[in-house]
Amino acid sequence: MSDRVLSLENVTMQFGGVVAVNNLSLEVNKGEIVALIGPNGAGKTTAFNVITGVYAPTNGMVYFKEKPIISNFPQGKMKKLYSGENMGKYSEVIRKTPDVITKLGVARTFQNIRLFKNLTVFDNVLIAKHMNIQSNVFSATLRLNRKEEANMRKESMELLEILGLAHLKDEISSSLPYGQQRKLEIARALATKPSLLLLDEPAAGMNPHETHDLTQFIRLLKDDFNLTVLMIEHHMNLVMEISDRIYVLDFGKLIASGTPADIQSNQRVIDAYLGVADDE
Ligand SMILES: Nc1ncnc2c1ncn2[C@@H]1O[C@H](COP(=O)(O)OP(=O)(O)OP(=O)(O)O)[C@@H](O)[C@H]1O
Repeated sequence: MSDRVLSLENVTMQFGGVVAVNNLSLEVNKGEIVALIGPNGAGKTTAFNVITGVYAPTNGMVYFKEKPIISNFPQGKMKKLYSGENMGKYSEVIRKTPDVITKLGVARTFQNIRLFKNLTVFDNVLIAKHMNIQSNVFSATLRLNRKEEANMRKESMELLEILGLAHLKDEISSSLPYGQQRKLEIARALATKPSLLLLDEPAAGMNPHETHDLTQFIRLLKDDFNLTVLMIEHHMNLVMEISDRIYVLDFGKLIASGTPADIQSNQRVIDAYLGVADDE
């Protein structure tokens, strides 16, 4: 069996006349840490939204562990409006919803931290566990038995211990320092037991010290939880240090891909992005 965890094939996402992602193909293999970088507005978050089923792409396919989870082609008004490539190449519609995609093993964090601000650290993780089983008929009808509930509480606590957040379990999440809130968001993503973790700017707003900690943290997580990671990030020190491979987007289009060394010496990437990257 191949080690391919995620592939995007000719994915285009057009909002009206704006082509946010333009014919993007990429792959992520088991155990890799892959970064998706590029200037503001290059289409990175839109690509995450397509992978996680938030947006149906206008054209193209997405595979998770070699099985198609998303497929679409220009239809209705978009038939006329479509200005991307590969018109006519796809004819199938497959739309797994975000909850189904999470259940298959894809979890994500967001650019703007999304926590239940008024709940404790522990409850934030526990709820993520509950949410993951919501589409199960038994739990949906509140027949989650005590043993299952106890097990979820135990797993939530274990997760907090591994992530070094156990001592904060009773704190209200909004009272945590920023870096800890980011960790908690990752804990919530891990609560759904993913095999692929998508991180959208995990170091946003962090100082250099916190960013350095995060680098170690992501590595540790990857090993401890047997994860594959696809990460959007603007902090180039983190990206270059941690990534096995990097994809670079500019105006929705892939302009380069390769190892950190390849990317750092790629003139097109330097011109479009690295030369102006804000590496706080
Ligand atoms: N829902 C939407 N409707 C219309 N246009 C959108 C929508 N979402 C994104 N866009 C547009 O698509 C383009 C890509 O945006 P996107 O947020 O994916 O970029 P990004 O690379 O993640 O940027 P950043 O680094 O600033 O987060 C932008 O021009 C944006 O305005």
